[in-house]
Amino acid sequence: MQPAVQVQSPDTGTAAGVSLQAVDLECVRDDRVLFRGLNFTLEPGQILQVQGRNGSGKTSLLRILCGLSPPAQGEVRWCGEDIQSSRPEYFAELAYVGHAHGVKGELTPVENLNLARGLGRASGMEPVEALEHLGLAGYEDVPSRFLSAGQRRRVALARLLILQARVWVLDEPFTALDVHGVDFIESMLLGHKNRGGMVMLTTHQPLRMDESHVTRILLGA
Ligand SMILES: Nc1ncnc2c1ncn2[C@@H]1O[C@H](COP(=O)(O)OP(=O)(O)OP(=O)(O)O)[C@@H](O)[C@H]1O
Repeated sequence: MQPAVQVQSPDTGTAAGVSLQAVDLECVRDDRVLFRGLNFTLEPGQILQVQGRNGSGKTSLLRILCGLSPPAQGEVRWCGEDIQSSRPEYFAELAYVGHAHGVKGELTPVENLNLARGLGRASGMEPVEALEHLGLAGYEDVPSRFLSAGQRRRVALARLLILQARVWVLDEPFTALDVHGVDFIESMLLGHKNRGGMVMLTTHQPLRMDESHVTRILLGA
């Protein structure tokens, strides 16, 4: 795995007014209120970690923030506008790596990344180069179902390098990664933050980066 990489900076113009806002969010599952009255703002240059016990609603919150499921109450705002009415602008800025990570087993890593690139805004980095950064040189053309769990996770995370997205939403990104993988992804997160990117993540693993880089939200307290 290579040292930290430079990816193209997010370019939504100036950072002024750029924010992802959760406004009075409520999430209900099977008649259980997971959270209610949740408010926070994610701004450029911020890493926000959602914490909470199993079942507290972390994944549910990330899915709401990505517009994949609706909140019971409240809204998500991108640059001050409800994402329901600013979907194209918001989705162009969003890279989501979910729990199930969305790597198609029948496609090779390069094909998976080309597919992702076709759906988002390309950063200029080629899939082969991104895979090399993620320690997958030599695996570019292997059907992804033959890769190990950690290698498939790396393919999913390589999407962050080939897309020019300001907002990274990552659900348990370190699952199945070895210690070098964790260090590399943490360095990617810090690099993104330092270039004015925005990161929202869940992880049950303690982050190794300095506390001062991370803002935390606790669900189910
Ligand atoms: N689509 C759904 N329909 C019904 N219940 C759901 C649905 N999605 C999630 N749940 C329930 O909501 C609760 C919260 O799930 P969620 O995956 O958001 O938790 P989490 O905090 O991410 O948990 P973990 O730490 O285990 O990953 C769980 O009890 C789950 O069973």
